[in-house]
Amino acid sequence: MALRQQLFGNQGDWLEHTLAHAGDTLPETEGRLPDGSRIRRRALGVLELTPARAEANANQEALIVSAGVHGNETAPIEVLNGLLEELLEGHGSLACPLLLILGNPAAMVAGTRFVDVNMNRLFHGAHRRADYQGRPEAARARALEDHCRAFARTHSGLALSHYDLHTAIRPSHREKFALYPFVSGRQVPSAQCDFLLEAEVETLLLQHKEGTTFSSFSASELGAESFTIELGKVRPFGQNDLGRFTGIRDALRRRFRGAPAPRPARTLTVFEVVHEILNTGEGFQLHIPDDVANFTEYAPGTVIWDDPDTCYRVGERPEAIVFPNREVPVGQRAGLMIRARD
Ligand SMILES: O=C(O)CCC(=O)N[C@@H](CCC(=O)O)C(=O)O
Ligand SMILES: [Zn+2]
Repeated sequence: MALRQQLFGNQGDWLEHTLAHAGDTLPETEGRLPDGSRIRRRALGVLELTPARAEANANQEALIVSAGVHGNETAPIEVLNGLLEELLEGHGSLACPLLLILGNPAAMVAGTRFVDVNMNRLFHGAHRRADYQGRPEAARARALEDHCRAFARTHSGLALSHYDLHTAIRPSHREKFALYPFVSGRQVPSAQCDFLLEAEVETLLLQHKEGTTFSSFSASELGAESFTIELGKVRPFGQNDLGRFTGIRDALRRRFRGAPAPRPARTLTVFEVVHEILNTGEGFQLHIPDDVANFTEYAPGTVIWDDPDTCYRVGERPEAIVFPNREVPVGQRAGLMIRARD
């Protein structure tokens, strides 16, 4: 049976197949790429690729690349699907093991950030909370964690990186930026900074505490060098200007093929996350205009949010806001406050 037929049935590619079978439980299946690499469909929207020759892995690494954890963030989905198409067509040879993930098929079909609960707040144990039991996105988060754990175990001798690709709801003074999950005692490796620059991501936010995002899971539980990478603006499928996403496309293509990294021509601008704004419930007020762009700066002493019991003011140095969102449920993130690193 032809490889595409084996993997995608009557659908033309991975993305179409994932959309067509959202909600279905599918048997595992596998085949061989033109370069002899093995490709296994572990689950709907989860593909594991293993190079034909282990010695081709010059960088001695394994990569997890995810997109579509939020279903309306379609550009990274289209980029990842395009990179897979290149491998399926025999363009270039795979050098390193890959786990490719389309995170939330049901939300991708709906064209929404999520269907029931924000899946990117369900990782790193959150999906085990009592109030999330029986919720499809919690079950999907648990399943994705299991696939990532198995992949990390299989390739425990390789350096593991995880790039969780997103796009942002709002405009941003810095279009492309990455978030580096907090893990006590570690620093971001310079090679990872160079990769971000290669992908045209020139801004890095260092998280200040562990979280429940996909990248926080892979960093904390798998020891991966993980990043959430924000690559532009939310757009419906087919309405993305993919010319704005060639940086991440070309950088991932190079990593997939095991080619040497280019010398970076720029340096990263680094911010520290200093405060996570949570919706505290009754009386919570976020004093940020609805149309404010990410990285809008606020002067020392500015009140950012308050509720009947407390308030948050900008400290002694200017801070900027990222991901402001007053619509989140009580207890969830309504924004991040960041400060330029010294
Ligand atoms: O634009 C927004 O408000 C959110 C964009 C988005 O989905 N960002 C991620 C960031 C994850 C992280 O903090 O690493 C999210 O909110 O899940
Ligand atoms: Zn997102």
